[in-house]
Amino acid sequence: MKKKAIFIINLISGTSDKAAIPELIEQLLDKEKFEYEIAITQYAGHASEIASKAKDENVDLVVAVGGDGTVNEVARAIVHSNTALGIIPCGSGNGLARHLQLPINVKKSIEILNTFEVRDLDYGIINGYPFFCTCGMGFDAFISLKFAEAGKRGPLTYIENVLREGLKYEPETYTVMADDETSQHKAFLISCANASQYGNNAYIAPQASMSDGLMDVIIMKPFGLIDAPQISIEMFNKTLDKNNSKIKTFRCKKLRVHRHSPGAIHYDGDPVMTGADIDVELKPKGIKIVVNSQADRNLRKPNALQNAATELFNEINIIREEISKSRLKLQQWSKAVQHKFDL
Ligand SMILES: Nc1ncnc2c1ncn2[C@@H]1O[C@H](COP(=O)(O)OP(=O)(O)OP(=O)(O)O)[C@@H](O)[C@H]1O
Repeated sequence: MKKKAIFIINLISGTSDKAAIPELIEQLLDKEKFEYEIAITQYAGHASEIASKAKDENVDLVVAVGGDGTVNEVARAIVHSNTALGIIPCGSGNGLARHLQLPINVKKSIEILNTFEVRDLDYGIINGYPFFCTCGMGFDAFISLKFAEAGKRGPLTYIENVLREGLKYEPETYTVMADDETSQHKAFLISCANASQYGNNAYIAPQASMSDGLMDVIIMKPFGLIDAPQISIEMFNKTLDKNNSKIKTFRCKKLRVHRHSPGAIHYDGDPVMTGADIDVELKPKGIKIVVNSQADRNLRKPNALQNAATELFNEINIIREEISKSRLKLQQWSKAVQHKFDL
């Protein structure tokens, strides 16, 4: 029996023209395997409604044709069901597609769908909102949106500018309860990653896996102007987790965060206001996704040059810290001398 598929196209996602997509589906989808329909979203939330109906009708495959927002809408409607998610990435950042090493190309994406290689993968929930890529608080919502947009603007300098904006951002104090441990952090952002990146290959959690039953938690401490270039380079070098001076990372299944007052959080880059208490939980193997069977996990690892760059940065940081310690000692010594001689 043929499998039923529905393609949900979000015409306003990303910047590419989507007029040719229905024709490409007709030409390239394996019609021996699938019978299909196409739906065009008319408003925000529509993709979720279409996907939810498809799930109730036991449709085998619902394909999100759009960016991470569209993927989120479709995916949250079909979690814990037999309906699988397919992705034709057409957004700005395409974080989930890039993490899964799906091709950012319509024709090649349809070829992947034809393989119908389905895996049960993890997703997460933050205060009731499902997320598939990342969620977070603090400066994270702003940053994840900006990183998703970065492709059009040349990532490195753009990201550096975004991080510089973060310097105006007032860090908050968070009480973090992970599994059985409680700790306090003054942080610029806290990000919980199911997948490794924000989009556009900006890796907030390079080693995050969607099949380990755990989320990667990244706590970014307040940083100075001088650190912005390093952090932005490390995001693209997949070495942010090796920056031990500004970043704390750990893995857990459940996380509770308390902050002083209500504020914004984001799920897959969509910001929303919520209370002072934030609960994040990982749901292991809760969503079926058509994956790229040729994907190579090693491509998510930094290469020798990228590792060397991080080591160099860390060494420079150590030297910088030593210099500022010596400067402080010198100032203290000079004050003591002035005091002693009553200058
Ligand atoms: N017809 C529509 N009119 C207005 N908004 C829509 C419509 N269809 C879908 N949307 C909304 O558009 C938003 C943006 O889409 P999406 O996130 O897929 O693209 P993007 O922002 O370009 O990509 P990315 O998230 O990868 O950066 C989605 O959150 C979705 O809810």
